[in-house]
Amino acid sequence: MNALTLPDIAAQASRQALPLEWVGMCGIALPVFFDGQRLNAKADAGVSLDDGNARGIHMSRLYLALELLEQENLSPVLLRRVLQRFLDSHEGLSSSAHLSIHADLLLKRPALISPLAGWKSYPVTIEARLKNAMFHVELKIDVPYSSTCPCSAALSRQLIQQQFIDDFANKPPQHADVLAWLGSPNGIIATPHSQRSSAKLRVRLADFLDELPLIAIINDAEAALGTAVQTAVKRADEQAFALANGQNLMFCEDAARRLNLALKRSTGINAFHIRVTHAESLHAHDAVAESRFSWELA
Ligand SMILES: Nc1nc2c(ncn2[C@@H]2O[C@H](COP(=O)(O)OP(=O)(O)OP(=O)(O)O)[C@@H](O)[C@H]2O)c(=O)[nH]1
Repeated sequence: MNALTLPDIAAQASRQALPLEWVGMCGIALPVFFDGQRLNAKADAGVSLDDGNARGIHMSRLYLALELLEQENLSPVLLRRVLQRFLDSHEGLSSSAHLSIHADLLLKRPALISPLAGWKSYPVTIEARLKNAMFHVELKIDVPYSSTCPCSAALSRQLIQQQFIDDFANKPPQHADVLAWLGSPNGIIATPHSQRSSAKLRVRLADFLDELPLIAIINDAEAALGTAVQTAVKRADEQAFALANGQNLMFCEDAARRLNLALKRSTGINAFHIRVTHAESLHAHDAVAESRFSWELA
Protein backbone atom coordinates (compact mmCIF):
# COMPACT_ATOMS: atom_id res chain seq x y z
CA MET A 1 0.00 0.00 0.00
CA ASN A 2 1.28 3.46 -0.89
CA ALA A 3 1.80 5.94 1.91
CA LEU A 4 -0.59 8.84 1.33
CA THR A 5 0.35 12.43 2.09
CA LEU A 6 -2.21 13.96 4.40
CA PRO A 7 -3.91 16.98 2.89
CA ASP A 8 -3.00 20.20 4.71
CA ILE A 9 -5.85 22.63 4.19
CA ALA A 10 -4.39 25.24 6.57
CA ALA A 11 -1.37 25.59 4.28
CA GLN A 12 -3.56 26.46 1.29
CA ALA A 13 -4.11 30.01 0.11
CA SER A 14 -7.27 31.67 1.36
CA ARG A 15 -9.94 32.27 -1.28
CA GLN A 16 -10.66 35.62 0.29
CA ALA A 17 -7.48 37.44 1.34
CA LEU A 18 -8.29 38.97 4.71
CA PRO A 19 -6.30 39.11 7.97
CA LEU A 20 -8.16 38.08 11.14
CA GLU A 21 -7.78 39.57 14.59
CA TRP A 22 -8.24 36.35 16.57
CA VAL A 23 -8.24 32.70 15.61
CA GLY A 24 -7.93 29.79 17.99
CA MET A 25 -9.78 27.44 20.30
CA CYS A 26 -12.14 28.08 23.21
CA GLY A 27 -13.03 25.83 26.13
CA ILE A 28 -9.97 23.54 26.13
CA ALA A 29 -10.00 21.34 29.26
CA LEU A 30 -6.76 21.72 31.16
CA PRO A 31 -5.34 21.15 34.65
CA VAL A 32 -3.43 24.18 35.96
CA PHE A 33 -1.60 24.73 39.23
CA PHE A 34 -2.03 27.68 41.52
CA ASP A 35 -1.18 28.14 45.19
CA GLY A 36 -0.60 24.43 45.66
CA GLN A 37 -3.99 23.54 44.10
CA ARG A 38 -4.68 21.70 40.90
CA LEU A 39 -7.48 23.61 39.22
CA ASN A 40 -9.85 22.16 36.68
CA ALA A 41 -9.57 24.91 34.07
CA LYS A 42 -10.86 25.79 30.62
CA ALA A 43 -8.54 27.67 28.31
CA ASP A 44 -9.15 29.89 25.28
CA ALA A 45 -6.03 30.10 23.12
CA GLY A 46 -5.63 32.22 20.03
CA VAL A 47 -3.38 34.22 17.73
CA SER A 48 -3.96 36.86 15.11
CA LEU A 49 -3.86 35.71 11.50
CA ASP A 50 -1.98 38.62 9.95
CA ASP A 51 -1.32 36.91 6.65
CA GLY A 52 -4.63 37.41 4.91
CA ASN A 53 -3.64 34.97 2.18
CA ALA A 54 -3.06 32.05 4.55
CA ARG A 55 -6.10 29.78 4.86
CA GLY A 56 -5.70 28.97 8.53
CA ILE A 57 -3.57 28.85 11.64
CA HIS A 58 -2.14 25.66 13.15
CA MET A 59 -4.50 24.85 15.98
CA SER A 60 -2.49 21.85 17.16
CA ARG A 61 0.56 24.02 17.81
CA LEU A 62 -1.41 26.22 20.20
CA TYR A 63 -2.92 23.18 21.87
CA LEU A 64 0.47 21.56 22.40
CA ALA A 65 1.98 24.77 23.82
CA LEU A 66 -0.58 24.60 26.63
CA GLU A 67 1.30 21.56 27.98
CA LEU A 68 3.68 24.02 29.64
CA LEU A 69 0.86 24.92 32.02
CA GLU A 70 0.63 21.38 33.37
CA GLN A 71 4.07 21.51 34.88
CA GLU A 72 4.40 24.75 36.82
CA ASN A 73 2.53 27.08 39.10
CA LEU A 74 0.62 29.73 37.12
CA SER A 75 2.63 32.95 37.03
CA PRO A 76 3.09 35.89 34.67
CA VAL A 77 6.42 34.48 33.42
CA LEU A 78 4.85 31.11 32.63
CA LEU A 79 1.96 32.73 30.74
CA ARG A 80 4.44 34.77 28.74
CA ARG A 81 6.39 31.65 27.84
CA VAL A 82 3.21 29.97 26.53
CA LEU A 83 2.29 33.03 24.46
CA GLN A 84 5.80 33.26 23.06
CA ARG A 85 5.49 29.65 21.99
CA PHE A 86 2.20 30.47 20.24
CA LEU A 87 4.01 33.18 18.26
CA ASP A 88 7.19 31.17 17.59
CA SER A 89 5.07 28.36 16.15
CA HIS A 90 3.24 30.82 13.89
CA GLU A 91 6.16 32.79 12.56
CA GLY A 92 5.15 34.80 9.51
CA LEU A 93 1.45 34.28 10.25
CA SER A 94 0.77 35.93 13.61
CA SER A 95 1.99 38.91 15.59
CA SER A 96 -0.28 38.76 18.62
CA ALA A 97 -1.17 35.94 20.97
CA HIS A 98 -3.88 35.58 23.57
CA LEU A 99 -4.64 33.11 26.35
CA SER A 100 -7.56 33.05 28.81
CA ILE A 101 -7.78 30.56 31.63
CA HIS A 102 -11.10 30.13 33.45
CA ALA A 103 -11.19 28.23 36.72
CA ASP A 104 -12.73 28.17 40.18
CA LEU A 105 -10.28 28.99 42.94
CA LEU A 106 -11.12 27.25 46.23
CA LEU A 107 -10.16 29.03 49.44
CA LYS A 108 -10.73 27.70 52.94
CA ARG A 109 -12.45 30.30 55.10
CA PRO A 110 -12.84 30.25 58.90
CA ALA A 111 -16.22 30.81 60.54
CA LEU A 112 -16.74 34.13 62.35
CA ILE A 113 -16.90 32.68 65.91
CA SER A 114 -16.86 28.86 65.99
CA PRO A 115 -13.70 26.88 65.18
CA LEU A 116 -15.29 25.64 61.92
CA ALA A 117 -14.08 26.38 58.42
CA GLY A 118 -15.28 25.63 54.92
CA TRP A 119 -14.45 26.11 51.27
CA LYS A 120 -15.47 29.00 49.11
CA SER A 121 -15.29 28.94 45.37
CA TYR A 122 -14.24 32.05 43.46
CA PRO A 123 -14.62 32.05 39.67
CA VAL A 124 -11.46 33.57 38.19
CA THR A 125 -10.22 34.28 34.70
CA ILE A 126 -6.58 34.99 33.91
CA GLU A 127 -6.08 36.68 30.57
CA ALA A 128 -2.66 37.21 29.00
CA ARG A 129 -1.76 38.97 25.74
CA LEU A 130 1.52 39.31 23.89
CA LYS A 131 1.95 41.68 20.97
CA ASN A 132 5.10 43.38 19.71
CA ALA A 133 6.92 42.24 22.86
CA MET A 134 4.26 44.02 24.94
CA PHE A 135 2.91 41.62 27.55
CA HIS A 136 -0.25 42.26 29.61
CA VAL A 137 -2.06 40.22 32.22
CA GLU A 138 -5.61 40.89 33.32
CA LEU A 139 -7.47 39.12 36.12
CA LYS A 140 -11.22 38.73 36.44
CA ILE A 141 -12.49 37.69 39.85
CA ASP A 142 -16.02 37.21 41.19
CA VAL A 143 -16.41 37.89 44.91
CA PRO A 144 -19.76 37.08 46.56
CA TYR A 145 -20.87 39.05 49.63
CA SER A 146 -23.91 40.05 51.65
CA SER A 147 -25.41 43.53 51.58
CA THR A 148 -28.18 45.00 53.72
CA CYS A 149 -30.14 47.98 52.41
CA PRO A 150 -29.58 51.11 54.54
CA CYS A 151 -32.88 52.63 53.43
CA SER A 152 -34.79 49.51 54.37
CA ALA A 153 -33.02 49.50 57.76
CA ALA A 154 -34.07 53.10 58.46
CA LEU A 155 -37.67 52.38 57.43
CA SER A 156 -37.73 49.28 59.63
CA ARG A 157 -36.37 51.24 62.59
CA GLN A 158 -39.14 53.78 62.15
CA LEU A 159 -41.79 51.05 62.24
CA ILE A 160 -40.20 49.59 65.39
CA GLN A 161 -40.31 53.04 67.00
CA GLN A 162 -43.99 53.35 66.04
CA GLN A 163 -44.69 49.95 67.54
CA PHE A 164 -42.92 51.01 70.74
CA ILE A 165 -45.11 54.12 70.95
CA ASP A 166 -48.23 52.00 70.49
CA ASP A 167 -47.23 49.27 72.96
CA PHE A 168 -46.06 51.67 75.71
CA ALA A 169 -48.66 54.39 75.14
CA ASN A 170 -50.30 54.14 78.54
CA LYS A 171 -47.46 53.09 80.83
CA PRO A 172 -44.05 54.49 81.74
CA PRO A 173 -41.47 52.08 80.32
CA GLN A 174 -39.84 49.88 82.96
CA HIS A 175 -36.43 48.35 82.23
CA ALA A 176 -37.72 44.76 82.53
CA ASP A 177 -40.76 45.48 80.32
CA VAL A 178 -38.65 47.12 77.63
CA LEU A 179 -36.18 44.24 77.74
CA ALA A 180 -39.00 41.71 77.33
CA TRP A 181 -40.53 43.81 74.53
CA LEU A 182 -37.19 43.94 72.70
CA GLY A 183 -37.09 40.14 72.78
CA SER A 184 -40.64 39.81 71.44
CA PRO A 185 -41.81 39.84 67.80
CA ASN A 186 -43.07 43.40 68.31
CA GLY A 187 -39.50 44.49 69.11
CA ILE A 188 -38.54 43.64 65.53
CA ILE A 189 -41.84 44.27 63.78
CA ALA A 190 -39.99 45.01 60.51
CA THR A 191 -36.68 43.74 59.13
CA PRO A 192 -34.50 45.31 56.45
CA HIS A 193 -33.89 43.30 53.31
CA SER A 194 -30.48 41.77 52.67
CA GLN A 195 -29.26 40.24 49.49
CA ARG A 196 -26.55 37.99 48.20
CA SER A 197 -24.41 40.30 46.13
CA SER A 198 -21.50 39.94 43.81
CA ALA A 199 -18.51 42.05 42.83
CA LYS A 200 -16.94 41.41 39.44
CA LEU A 201 -13.41 42.76 39.54
CA ARG A 202 -11.29 43.21 36.42
CA VAL A 203 -7.72 44.17 37.13
CA ARG A 204 -4.78 44.94 34.84
CA LEU A 205 -1.50 43.97 36.47
CA ALA A 206 1.75 45.90 36.50
CA ASP A 207 4.65 44.40 34.55
CA PHE A 208 6.90 43.85 37.54
CA LEU A 209 4.76 41.22 39.31
CA ASP A 210 6.30 37.75 39.71
CA GLU A 211 3.08 36.22 40.99
CA LEU A 212 -0.62 36.48 40.25
CA PRO A 213 -2.15 38.36 43.21
CA LEU A 214 -5.51 36.56 43.02
CA ILE A 215 -5.73 35.70 46.70
CA ALA A 216 -4.52 39.12 47.88
CA ILE A 217 -7.15 40.86 45.73
CA ILE A 218 -9.93 38.58 47.00
CA ASN A 219 -8.85 39.16 50.62
CA ASP A 220 -8.63 42.93 50.13
CA ALA A 221 -12.06 43.01 48.46
CA GLU A 222 -13.70 40.97 51.22
CA ALA A 223 -12.10 43.12 53.92
CA ALA A 224 -13.37 46.26 52.17
CA LEU A 225 -16.90 44.88 51.78
CA GLY A 226 -17.04 43.67 55.39
CA THR A 227 -19.70 40.98 55.05
CA ALA A 228 -18.27 38.14 53.02
CA VAL A 229 -20.52 35.17 52.33
CA GLN A 230 -19.86 32.45 54.93
CA THR A 231 -19.19 28.72 54.67
CA ALA A 232 -19.70 26.47 57.73
CA VAL A 233 -22.06 28.25 60.14
CA LYS A 234 -23.25 27.48 63.69
CA ARG A 235 -25.78 29.72 65.45
CA ALA A 236 -23.00 31.76 67.07
CA ASP A 237 -21.59 32.44 63.60
CA GLU A 238 -25.00 33.36 62.25
CA GLN A 239 -25.51 35.80 65.11
CA ALA A 240 -22.11 37.38 64.42
CA PHE A 241 -23.04 37.60 60.75
CA ALA A 242 -26.34 39.32 61.60
CA LEU A 243 -24.42 41.84 63.73
CA ALA A 244 -21.85 42.39 60.98
CA ASN A 245 -24.61 43.06 58.45
CA GLY A 246 -26.38 45.44 60.84
CA GLN A 247 -23.14 47.40 61.24
CA ASN A 248 -22.43 47.32 57.55
CA LEU A 249 -25.46 48.71 55.72
CA MET A 250 -24.69 49.45 52.10
CA PHE A 251 -26.16 50.46 48.80
CA CYS A 252 -24.47 49.14 45.69
CA GLU A 253 -22.86 52.60 45.33
CA ASP A 254 -21.22 52.18 48.76
CA ALA A 255 -19.85 48.78 47.79
CA ALA A 256 -18.40 50.08 44.51
CA ARG A 257 -16.72 53.02 46.28
CA ARG A 258 -15.20 50.80 48.96
CA LEU A 259 -13.79 48.43 46.35
CA ASN A 260 -12.40 51.35 44.37
CA LEU A 261 -10.44 52.53 47.43
CA ALA A 262 -9.26 49.01 48.25
CA LEU A 263 -7.96 48.33 44.73
CA LYS A 264 -6.24 51.74 44.57
CA ARG A 265 -4.40 50.82 47.78
CA SER A 266 -3.21 47.48 46.35
CA THR A 267 0.23 47.36 44.78
CA GLY A 268 0.78 45.97 41.32
CA ILE A 269 -2.54 47.10 39.83
CA ASN A 270 -2.34 49.49 36.87
CA ALA A 271 -6.03 49.75 36.07
CA PHE A 272 -9.30 48.24 37.17
CA HIS A 273 -12.99 47.96 36.44
CA ILE A 274 -15.49 47.09 39.16
CA ARG A 275 -19.10 46.03 38.73
CA VAL A 276 -21.19 45.23 41.78
CA THR A 277 -24.60 43.63 41.58
CA HIS A 278 -27.03 43.53 44.47
CA ALA A 279 -29.61 40.88 43.61
CA GLU A 280 -32.40 42.74 45.37
CA SER A 281 -35.04 40.86 47.32
CA LEU A 282 -37.13 44.06 47.20
CA HIS A 283 -37.35 43.87 43.40
CA ALA A 284 -37.10 41.21 40.76
CA HIS A 285 -34.33 43.29 39.21
CA ASP A 286 -30.81 44.07 40.43
CA ALA A 287 -29.15 47.21 41.74
CA VAL A 288 -25.83 47.68 39.91
CA ALA A 289 -22.90 50.10 40.20
CA GLU A 290 -19.63 50.38 38.29
CA SER A 291 -16.37 52.10 39.00
CA ARG A 292 -13.15 52.18 37.03
CA PHE A 293 -9.63 53.51 37.27
CA SER A 294 -7.35 54.14 34.25
CA TRP A 295 -9.45 51.59 32.43
CA GLU A 296 -9.92 53.43 29.15
CA LEU A 297 -6.27 54.40 28.94
CA ALA A 298 -4.78 50.97 29.65
N1 LIG B 1 -7.03 26.20 11.05
C1 LIG B 1 -8.11 25.44 11.39
N2 LIG B 1 -7.90 24.12 11.71
C2 LIG B 1 -8.99 23.39 12.09
C3 LIG B 1 -10.29 23.97 12.17
N3 LIG B 1 -11.14 23.02 12.60
C4 LIG B 1 -10.42 21.90 12.77
N4 LIG B 1 -9.12 22.09 12.46
C5 LIG B 1 -8.12 21.03 12.45
O1 LIG B 1 -7.06 21.20 13.38
C6 LIG B 1 -6.10 20.19 13.03
C7 LIG B 1 -4.71 20.68 13.42
O2 LIG B 1 -4.23 21.61 12.50
P1 LIG B 1 -2.66 21.83 12.34
O3 LIG B 1 -2.11 22.33 13.59
O4 LIG B 1 -2.43 22.69 11.12
O5 LIG B 1 -2.18 20.31 12.10
P2 LIG B 1 -0.95 19.73 11.30
O6 LIG B 1 -0.91 20.34 9.93
O7 LIG B 1 -1.01 18.25 11.40
O8 LIG B 1 0.25 20.26 12.18
P3 LIG B 1 1.54 21.07 11.68
O9 LIG B 1 2.33 20.13 10.85
O10 LIG B 1 2.20 21.49 12.94
O11 LIG B 1 1.02 22.26 10.89
C8 LIG B 1 -6.25 19.94 11.53
O12 LIG B 1 -6.65 18.61 11.35
C9 LIG B 1 -7.37 20.92 11.15
O13 LIG B 1 -8.22 20.45 10.15
C10 LIG B 1 -10.44 25.34 11.82
O14 LIG B 1 -11.55 25.91 11.83
N5 LIG B 1 -9.32 26.02 11.44
